[in-house]
Amino acid sequence: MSIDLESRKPVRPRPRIAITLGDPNGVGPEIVLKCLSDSRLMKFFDPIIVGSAEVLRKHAEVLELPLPELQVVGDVPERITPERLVVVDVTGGKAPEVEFGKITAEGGKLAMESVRRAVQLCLDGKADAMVTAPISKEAISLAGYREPGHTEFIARLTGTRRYTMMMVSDDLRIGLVTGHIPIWDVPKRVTRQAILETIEIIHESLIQDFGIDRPKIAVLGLNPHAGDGGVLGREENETIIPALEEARRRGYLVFGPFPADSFFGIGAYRLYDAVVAMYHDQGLIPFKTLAFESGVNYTAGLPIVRTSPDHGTAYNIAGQGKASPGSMRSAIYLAIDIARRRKERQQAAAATSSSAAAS
Ligand SMILES: NC(=O)C1=CN([C@@H]2O[C@H](COP(=O)(O)OP(=O)(O)OC[C@H]3O[C@@H](n4cnc5c(N)ncnc54)[C@H](O)[C@@H]3O)[C@@H](O)[C@H]2O)C=CC1
Ligand SMILES: NCC(=O)COP(=O)(O)O
Repeated sequence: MSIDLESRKPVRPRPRIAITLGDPNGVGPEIVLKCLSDSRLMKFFDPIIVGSAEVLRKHAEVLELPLPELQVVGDVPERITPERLVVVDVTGGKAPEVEFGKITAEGGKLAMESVRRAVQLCLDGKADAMVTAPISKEAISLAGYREPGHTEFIARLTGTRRYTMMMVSDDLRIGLVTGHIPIWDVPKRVTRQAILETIEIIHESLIQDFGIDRPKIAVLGLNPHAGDGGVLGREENETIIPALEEARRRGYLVFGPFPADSFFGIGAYRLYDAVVAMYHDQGLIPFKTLAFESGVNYTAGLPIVRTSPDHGTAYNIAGQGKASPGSMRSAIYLAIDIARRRKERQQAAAATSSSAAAS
């Protein structure tokens, strides 16, 4: 292994991806096991499973899925070999019983402590990115966590104030001005500042993480028909249009606000590098309709790389072997791509600054 002279961090031939198993009673461990047995995918990275070896074994046994030989560790080893699957066990030997389809505080705690550990591995440079299998918002709330989901939890753990949930598929990237909040709370959180910040985060991410030079961003309205000139709501005229004018003054290529229904109806999303939606379901309903089995949930704005499948714990099919690994597979591919792109950008910037210093 060589050393990157600028960052002093080891340059690994294959990225190390920390993968959390999610809620032990949902489909998380199943979709992870299915991905691990996909030889095309496994060529591109070294997995570090974070969670519980016992839970992984139980899912493999019940679902009759292949389980590689496990190397259960407290910390990530220097060398990872394809012969043994590294599992960073966070249970201290006390894994909860797997109860398929059941919402439990123990399941929520294991899921969140796995996320905490994976974040630390990324911050310490022991993993290059993390991919999170689904958690249950009810289970984590039962376990006493105050954040509604991964996005907010990881933002807190990494000290990130500016971030957004961005859903990513081949045809559509869509980021949210507001996230996991009740619908009645949306209008007062759709402020000029929040819209501008979301545009900035998405713009930065499109350049840094997706390699798009001059990204074009479409912004949706909040009200039906984007307010119809103020007849169907005032937020467009009072908040969204002024925010877009300010964004244009700052040099962003932003368009809109578009009425959300026809924007998707005529496929206009294909003309832009990303779309900004005002609230969760405005963005996620079209997204999941277009790409449920291949879509990825990406957290833009973090100092680390985190992706996740676009679906949840699917308790209704847990333990039955029916879960599609498609979205999890896309989440792993995207994490690999973004981690590599960020590293290449860092190396290019370091090379430029050292040649400038030398001249
Ligand atoms: N990344 C994450 O951690 C996410 C977590 N959630 C959480 O998951 C829990 C359950 O959420 P729901 O709204 O019920 O959505 P869900 O995505 O778990 O399930 C919705 C429907 O899709 C099906 N489905 C989901 N994933 C599938 C797969 N891989 N293969 C085949 N069918 C699949 C389920 O069987 C169900 O019929 C909630 O607590 C929610 O907040 C939801 C989305 C993402
Ligand atoms: N709708 C996306 C979702 O619920 C997943 O949220 P997060 O756990 O990734 O924050």
